[in-house]
Amino acid sequence: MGLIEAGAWGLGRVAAAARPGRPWLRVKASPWWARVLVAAGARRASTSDSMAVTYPANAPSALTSAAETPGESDPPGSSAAMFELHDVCIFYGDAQVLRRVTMSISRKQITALIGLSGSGKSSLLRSLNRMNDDVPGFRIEGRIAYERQDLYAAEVDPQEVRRRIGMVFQRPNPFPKSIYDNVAFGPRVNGMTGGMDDIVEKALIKAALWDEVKDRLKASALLLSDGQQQRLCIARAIAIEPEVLLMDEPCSALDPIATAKIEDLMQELARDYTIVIVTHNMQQAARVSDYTGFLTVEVDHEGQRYGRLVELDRTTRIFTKPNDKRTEDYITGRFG
Ligand SMILES: Nc1ncnc2c1ncn2[C@@H]1O[C@H](COP(=O)(O)OP(=O)(O)OP(=O)(O)O)[C@@H](O)[C@H]1O
Repeated sequence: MGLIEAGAWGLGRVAAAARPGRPWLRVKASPWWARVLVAAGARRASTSDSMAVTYPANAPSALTSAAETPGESDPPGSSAAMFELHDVCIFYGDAQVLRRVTMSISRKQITALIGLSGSGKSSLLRSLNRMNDDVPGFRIEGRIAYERQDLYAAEVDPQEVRRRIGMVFQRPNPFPKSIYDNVAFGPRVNGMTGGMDDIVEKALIKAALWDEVKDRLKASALLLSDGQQQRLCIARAIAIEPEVLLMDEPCSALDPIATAKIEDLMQELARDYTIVIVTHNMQQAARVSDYTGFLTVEVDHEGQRYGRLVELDRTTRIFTKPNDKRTEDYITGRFG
């Protein structure tokens, strides 16, 4: 059974059968999209000429809704776009590491960037809040518009850009200060007025950490677990009331339980913030994101390797019916 037959059979029925409470789904001939269901969190139970997968209770709802609307594609439209990138190229010295990326990033949605190692995902992410400005040799061509304003225009203040567009890194990096002072740091530096206690409490609540730390706010942040430290870094980022959160593999240093907490948190935060996440974990992209962009590495006639955006589309589409064969090969594990 291939995609077309599966579509005729009804991906909606597949999803309905796979819902928690009716956990068994049997699919003939291991179609690649069934492997995608597995990649997205279902468990493989057999692999002969048929594949049985079970869906865990936290099966991704996004996947279910995609299955209910097979073939639907709804790339981010400019009216909802927070960022619009046009022909963006990134260089370090003479080396061009990313070529001609054109894409939109939707407001209050989670956009995941996945793809081959060295395809420029982190460089692209960091260019969205000018984090690379001070990196020796960094140069950007093309246009990144943020709220329709050229992010790299001469009159734009990079500090203000980084206030409005926050960043959470791969490894939790709290300051060697108290939990309270970590969260209060940004608001103080930015001269935010109002009760600091309220600001700190609000940020910790939003980062789903308040209940765990409210009785020890003056304790060192370094005493927290890795997962708590990462949520503290998220609290620190949102304390200055940004509009966007950029996350560069925020769970790669965390165990599965801490990862699940951050993923839940991301979905909560997406109500208020636009989130862009770089992840190597396709299951994570499938679980948390609304849109997914896939980047690959190409080699030019001089042997120069550079990253390219292959496609960006609804996550459900990317994981069930991508437009480009390279995306399909990547998400089904055929290369990369
Ligand atoms: N500061 C830098 N100076 C020079 N080259 C860099 C710098 N940062 C990244 N690069 C190069 O740019 C290319 C893209 O790197 P980048 O980290 O953006 O890719 P990535 O897709 O995020 O990779 P990975 O998945 O392995 O983390 C790589 O060839 C990398 O070596």
